Amino acid sequence: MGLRITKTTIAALLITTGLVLGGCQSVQHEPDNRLYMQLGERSGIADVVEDLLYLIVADERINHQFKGMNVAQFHRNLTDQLCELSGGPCTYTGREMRELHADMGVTATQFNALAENLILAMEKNRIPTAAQNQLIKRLLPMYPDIRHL
Ligand code: HEM
Repeated sequence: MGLRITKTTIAALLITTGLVLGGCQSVQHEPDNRLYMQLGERSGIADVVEDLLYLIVADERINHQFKGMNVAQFHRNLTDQLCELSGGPCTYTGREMRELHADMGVTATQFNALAENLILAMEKNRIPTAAQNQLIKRLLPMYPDIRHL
């Protein structure tokens, strides 16, 4: 007895196909790395962090806080952190934010100065404004840890 092509058979086929394709979509679950791509991947982020470092050194509001820091380590760890935060394939291996910024007495003005310098560094590297805002948005939850509130 052959399979008769009825409306029911077609409907069953469509439903099965839909389930299989839908299943694939949910199984794959691509991580959202759009922000990471917009920042120019790890090398683009590394360029931004390098420019941020120059701006920090030139900024009288905050440079005294950074005296004696390990520049290479700071560059690597902040690059990894921003890479991970933007959805890239990096793992931040530095110390925890609250512990790291303890005893610095970071003020609101100083926090804003650093954010401002980060925006300037992104601007210099032609990062689209929407991506700049997205990155700042992902950093803001760290505010209480960095200010030790
Ligand atoms: C969104 C804001 C901030 C983020 C995401 C951030 C992130 C980081 C990271 C990832 C490190 C580790 C680098 C390393 O291992 O050397 C670090 C270290 C440091 N941060 Fe921040 N930071 C922020 C704000 C600030 C502010 C506002 C100040 C002071 C004005 C500051 C001062 C420092 C200093 C001095 C170090 C070096 C600490 C050490 O070497 O012991 N940070 N920060």
